[in-house]
Amino acid sequence: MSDVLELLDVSVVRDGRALVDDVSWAVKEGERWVILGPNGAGKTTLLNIASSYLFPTSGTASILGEKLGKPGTDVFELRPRIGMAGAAMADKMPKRQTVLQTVLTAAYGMTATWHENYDEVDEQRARAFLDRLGMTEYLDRKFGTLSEGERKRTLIARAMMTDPELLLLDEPAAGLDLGGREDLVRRLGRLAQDPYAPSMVMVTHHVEEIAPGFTHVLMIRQGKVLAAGPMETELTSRNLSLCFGLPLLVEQRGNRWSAQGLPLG
Ligand SMILES: Nc1ncnc2c1ncn2[C@@H]1O[C@H](COP(=O)(O)OP(=O)(O)OP(=O)(O)O)[C@@H](O)[C@H]1O
Repeated sequence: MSDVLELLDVSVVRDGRALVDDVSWAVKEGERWVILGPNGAGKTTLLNIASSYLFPTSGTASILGEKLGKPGTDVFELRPRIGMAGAAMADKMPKRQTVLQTVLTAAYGMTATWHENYDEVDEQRARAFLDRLGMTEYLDRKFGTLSEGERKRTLIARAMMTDPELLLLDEPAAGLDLGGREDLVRRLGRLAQDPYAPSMVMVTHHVEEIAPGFTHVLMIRQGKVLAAGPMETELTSRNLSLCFGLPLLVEQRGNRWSAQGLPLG
């Protein structure tokens, strides 16, 4: 299996502070990773490197075999190979554009519509992805009128449109109610368990949001890697407690996870 993502001794320094501190981490083809860590730990900064929008201050980052910053690596060729869904993406989407247009524009590497005549094939693909995410009834709705959950599902469909080799999801379940979260977890689970789906990296704050099919976990705290490896061995009460800085009990029931704080002694 080849590396989809390889970070070697990567640091990102801003104003003299390391936001990401000497991180070495590899994602291999077919793996589905969850990044867990408290607020400000550096999760989004790592995703920004993985999406080629941020270059490390030191160390090396290779994405889909291309080393960032190396002569010959063209990030504009790399970016269509990476699907990205997150709040930053939602902010870039024109609010008056329909759901179908929002997904379709991804096929042309842009956020806004530029002509009315998209390829029939692209439109069929956009409809199929939206259908998989339960958005068929919303095709003609304006993006700006969608609820948080509908917006998130639209953006995941959009991220799939370019047939990416790496799919990055930044807190896909944040802000969703219980039903919305469970619906999304089921859909992400279906995607994560699909052998033809791309390698995936999902940032989350909650182990309850980890969908079945996710295989590995990276835990970070203050920019440093605390644990990295298969979920079964690394997603432990000890590691999670160290990561979030208080005693936590993590449990696995079936193929889902939950965590709770231990009572004050
Ligand atoms: N351009 C910047 N200049 C200075 N500090 C920054 C910059 N970008 C991010 N930071 C800081 O870097 C740290 C890590 O930020 P990051 O967004 O990666 O954390 P996160 O783990 O995604 O947090 P959250 O869970 O709150 O979204 C934070 O303390 C943030 O304030």
